[in-house]
Amino acid sequence: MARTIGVIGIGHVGVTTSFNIVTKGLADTLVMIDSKEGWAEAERADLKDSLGGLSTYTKLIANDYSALRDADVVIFSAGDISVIKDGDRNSEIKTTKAAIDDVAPKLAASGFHGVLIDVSNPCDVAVSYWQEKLDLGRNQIIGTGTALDTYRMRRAVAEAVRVNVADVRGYNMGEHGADQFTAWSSVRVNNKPIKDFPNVKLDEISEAARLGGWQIFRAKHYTSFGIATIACEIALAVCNDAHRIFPCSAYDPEFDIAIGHPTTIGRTGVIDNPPMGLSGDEVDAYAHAAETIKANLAKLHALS
Ligand SMILES: NC(=O)c1ccc[n+]([C@@H]2O[C@H](COP(=O)([O-])OP(=O)(O)OC[C@H]3O[C@@H](n4cnc5c(N)ncnc54)[C@H](O)[C@@H]3O)[C@@H](O)[C@H]2O)c1
Repeated sequence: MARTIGVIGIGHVGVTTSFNIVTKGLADTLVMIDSKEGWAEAERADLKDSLGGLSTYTKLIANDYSALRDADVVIFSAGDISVIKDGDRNSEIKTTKAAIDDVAPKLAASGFHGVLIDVSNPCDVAVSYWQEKLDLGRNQIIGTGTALDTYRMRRAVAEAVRVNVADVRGYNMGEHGADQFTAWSSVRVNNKPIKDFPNVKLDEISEAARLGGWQIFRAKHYTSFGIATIACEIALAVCNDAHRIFPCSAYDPEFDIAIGHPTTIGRTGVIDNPPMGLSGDEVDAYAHAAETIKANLAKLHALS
């Protein structure tokens, strides 16, 4: 069956995600939407110029919400990165809320019934807000959550123990923000628990994962490659019904909030939440992150 993926918000993240989708042949149709006049059309035209060099074909549509009716996935990366303050993803609350308020009714009117992947920050707060705004199952509305933080942690571990990043497993969890943590109880290198590598400085690696994005941000004023890669991987897991585990931001009934934790992703979004066997400290860190996200969601609600 033909696959359709939508990307809403064709800024740094949205255009990199779109490029990834087209050059990897992840979708038969890509719908690109942006509120800036002429922008999505221009990026579509630019992307079309790459088709001649590809062995796959992607039909490209710009600024047509009706084309999202039967989309498998919509990736939401709208907002305004220029308002973000160094170190604080919550500084985007107002602009991201405005973008969701604008897009949600249009997406609902399109008849979209697939899986929504929120990238925009503050990611966990945005996922909970989307769940209030759209009449879709909570399983169908997820965020990239701590998936990018997990990539960063795995890369730092791989560099510390000199293995390929693919051979490092494990998760960062909690808030996609300052209240994230590495669940060291889950981290394994070539199937050996990380505690069997006494020379690895876990605190330094946790900090590298937490702050890695900001180091990039200080020079570029945005980040795009890591997040576009993970957004596409999650989208593909939905399209393929892959039942792959990602630490997405998804609804956790125990805390009644969307928060980053390992989720099994398939055709309908979150299929289940695999149990983690966290240590006592990790359980406490997760609960603390849930409280932080709740407080930030309350700040978003206070804006209306
Ligand atoms: N979750 C993560 O790990 C992660 C990583 C990187 C960036 N981000 C977030 O992704 C978001 C996008 O980042 P960016 O650098 O691409 O930002 P950007 O400012 O470059 O792009 C945002 C785009 O959204 C568009 N837009 C705004 N309101 C819209 C609306 N109502 N409808 C349609 N389009 C709209 C803008 O015109 C703009 O082109 C930000 O919130 C950023 O913090 C998240």
